[in-house]
Amino acid sequence: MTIAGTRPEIIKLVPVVHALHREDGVDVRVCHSGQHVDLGREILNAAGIVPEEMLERPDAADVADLLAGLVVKVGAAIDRQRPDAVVVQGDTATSLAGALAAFHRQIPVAHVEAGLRSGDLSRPWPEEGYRKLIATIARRHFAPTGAARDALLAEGVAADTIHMVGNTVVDALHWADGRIDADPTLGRAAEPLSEAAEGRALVLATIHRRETGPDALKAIAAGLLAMVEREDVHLVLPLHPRPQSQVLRELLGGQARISLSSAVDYFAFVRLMRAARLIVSDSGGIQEEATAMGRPVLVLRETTERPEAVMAGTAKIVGHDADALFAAARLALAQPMPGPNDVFGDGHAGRRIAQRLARDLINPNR
Ligand SMILES: CC(=O)N[C@@H]1[C@@H](OP(=O)(O)OP(=O)(O)OC[C@H]2O[C@@H](n3ccc(=O)[nH]c3=O)[C@H](O)[C@@H]2O)O[C@H](CO)[C@@H](O)[C@@H]1O
Repeated sequence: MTIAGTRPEIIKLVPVVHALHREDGVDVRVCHSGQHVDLGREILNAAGIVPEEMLERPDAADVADLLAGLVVKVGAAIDRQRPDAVVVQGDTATSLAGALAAFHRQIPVAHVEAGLRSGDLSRPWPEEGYRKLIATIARRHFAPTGAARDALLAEGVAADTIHMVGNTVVDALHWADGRIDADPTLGRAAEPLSEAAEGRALVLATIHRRETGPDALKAIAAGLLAMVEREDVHLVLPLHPRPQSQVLRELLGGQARISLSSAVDYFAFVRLMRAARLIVSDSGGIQEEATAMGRPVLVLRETTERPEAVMAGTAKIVGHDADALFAAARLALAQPMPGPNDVFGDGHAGRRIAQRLARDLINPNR
């Protein structure tokens, strides 16, 4: 059983579910934890995935309560489905809850996107702590890159339980491209936004992390406003349904060359990334996607667990500083875009993961 609850987890686990379906002797189940109910629905529909377990998000005052509630609810789903193995992705409350619930039932845990480390327990919080905790109880670690594998080895994870397979986000991009080519109605929400930017360089931004607080938002908005003073730039900012979006609407609304929208579906976002000249984001997955596509990305964080993107020359850490953001944007817009880079994988991570799971955890006697 694969367990997902947020938009990025769903996107990154679709290739694993599809690949597991292609493994004979494997019966794959999907549990949606309900952590983010609405985001990601369209990708499940397009992927033809109907979760066997569609859980209600637990009532929670804070992320600790959310984790506790998810452990209980996901544990009940595991008891109903009785899987031979559980697959979790990345570093969310759903990922850790799934791993803990399975561990307490002595069901082996496979961790997709294992080994990402910023080296700072407070940033990103709580994700750095969550992914380290999962690493201590998982039986198989699917590391996207050599740096991730090395981080796991440094923490004493047994080498024969680590498999360097690439990040499934690249598989998802290839899948999305194919689906959009076959059905141009997918991701139509991108059209009015890319049309608004017609004739100007489209800068695509997303800001959703909890640690991007009010002062940081003001500084980022100041940097973005300075960037769109020039006539040849247009900013598109799909807003994640988080409280800080209201602040961003107040700071950035009503500007001629800024289009604010609600979060767009995955296919629309892929189309916007392809149309973008520059991406500005505090996201993790978008650093990987920008690198795979060859789009420069300015990272609105103080640290990253994607050093490969920085070394590839696609990502630049600008923190929450208006001047750093403005200067980096001006430089990036003056330089040619970096070429596509496969440092995060070749688009076949899902197949490698499914084959290894089938052999090692699901039908060990195969
Ligand atoms: C600490 C950290 O970095 N943790 C990350 C966090 O994920 P994230 O930071 O990548 O989260 P987001 O930025 O929300 O999602 C991004 C995805 O959403 C798509 N997108 C975006 C805007 C939109 O309007 N419509 C969309 O469809 C976009 O193409 C992309 O695929 O948790 C994941 C799960 O554990 C981890 O894997 C991952 O390390």
